[in-house]
Amino acid sequence: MNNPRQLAFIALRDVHKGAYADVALDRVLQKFKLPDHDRRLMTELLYGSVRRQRTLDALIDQLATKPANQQPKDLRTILHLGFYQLRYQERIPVSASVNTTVELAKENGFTGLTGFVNGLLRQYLRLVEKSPEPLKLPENPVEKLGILYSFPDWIIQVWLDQLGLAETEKLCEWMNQTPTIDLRVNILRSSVEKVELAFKNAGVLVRPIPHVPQGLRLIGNTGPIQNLPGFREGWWTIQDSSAQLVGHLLDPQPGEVVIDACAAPGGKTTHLAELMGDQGKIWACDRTASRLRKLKENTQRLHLQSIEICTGDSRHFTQFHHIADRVLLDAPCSGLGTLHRHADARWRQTPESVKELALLQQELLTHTASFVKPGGVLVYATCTLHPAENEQVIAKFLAANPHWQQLPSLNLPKVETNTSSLGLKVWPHHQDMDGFFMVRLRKTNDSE
Ligand SMILES: C[S@@+](CC[C@H](N)C(=O)[O-])C[C@H]1O[C@@H](n2cnc3c(N)ncnc32)[C@H](O)[C@@H]1O
Repeated sequence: MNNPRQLAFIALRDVHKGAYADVALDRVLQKFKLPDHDRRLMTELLYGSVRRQRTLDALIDQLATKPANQQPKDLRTILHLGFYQLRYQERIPVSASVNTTVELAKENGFTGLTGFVNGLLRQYLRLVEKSPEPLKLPENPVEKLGILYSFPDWIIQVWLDQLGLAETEKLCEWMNQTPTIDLRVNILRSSVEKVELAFKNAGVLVRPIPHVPQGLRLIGNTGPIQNLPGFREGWWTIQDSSAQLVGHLLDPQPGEVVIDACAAPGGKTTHLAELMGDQGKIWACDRTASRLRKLKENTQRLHLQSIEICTGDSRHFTQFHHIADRVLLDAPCSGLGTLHRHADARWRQTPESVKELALLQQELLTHTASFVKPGGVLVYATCTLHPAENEQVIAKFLAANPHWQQLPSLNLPKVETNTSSLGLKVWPHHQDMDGFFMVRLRKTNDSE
């Protein structure tokens, strides 16, 4: 089978049954070999329909006599694909969107409902002719933004509390974009100039990233990453700009002992090793063995020697007491800063999962702080934009540990810290990078 819309339907059906969007996509792509443009179309339809699920359901609620959650499951999935193309894919001709959706209904057991599908999509098109926004939106700003940009209300509320209405709207728009891909050049094997030239010679466009010294951003479509020049030689690795800032904030020095307490798959561990000239010792700890295998692969590809793996729960290690010059705690988090990279993440996290994560983060921070030598430094980082996992974790830690203090954030770019002076928050719609929170703490010399 090679119909990208039918394959998107199969994968989307799996996601609606609970599969992760990237796993569902991989499963289908492994089984059916598609030409490049069909693969891209299928990926766009799948990720887009998952991301825009709430808006697409709102259209069904408004236009059909039965609301979305009372429609047959597969029919609802087919309608999502149809409305997604009509509303968000300007490059696809309207007639193709309507006809292929009707075909999907026919092929998947809804022959008797093709008139209904056709009618619903055309009703939408008639409304668009009358008004650029045919969706009826509630007055309440939380629900309004939630339906318009397809986020759960609780996420909108978390952002509104920090940013206000206009900024939240910009952030929502940003989070619905297709993500960009950044590289970090391995300065031990290559240089930014050399990588730029190799890419240029291969016809691949990249551009430097302000404030991120080893960063390059890929422009346009590049095909499989592993085929790009210098990948096998370990000249560079994929890492978003804001994740690169974390390594610079820790600022590790050659010869030091560093512990990366939540290290896998090693994006930051390998950066630290590169910044240290691969001189010294980095303990890469993580409790997930499968992710540590990826870390090992990355270490080998980048030819780094100073990294040692330690499998287990970083809340329980006793062997590291007061041995580290620097500790990085890149904590597990709700990922609200990287929702654009994971189409289904906004539907998976809940206020309850945030509470559980905040507890885990607090425990990790309290224990890993004991790894740091007196006078040493700890950087706490997350890729979320939820204060309960960021500022509040740090505030509680500092209140309970008077021999720790916050340090200024070196020469990192000017990022938004408009809610609190605790830490640096990268707001994606300002910096055009993943959302991140990071803070540098120092243990005083007179601590035990
Ligand atoms: C944000 S990811 C780390 C990403 C990594 N630093 C990088 O840059 O590639 C968080 C990691 O924490 C690990 N983790 C979660 N709970 C842990 C615990 N209690 N002890 C150690 N690792 C843990 C997860 O397995 C996951 O790999």
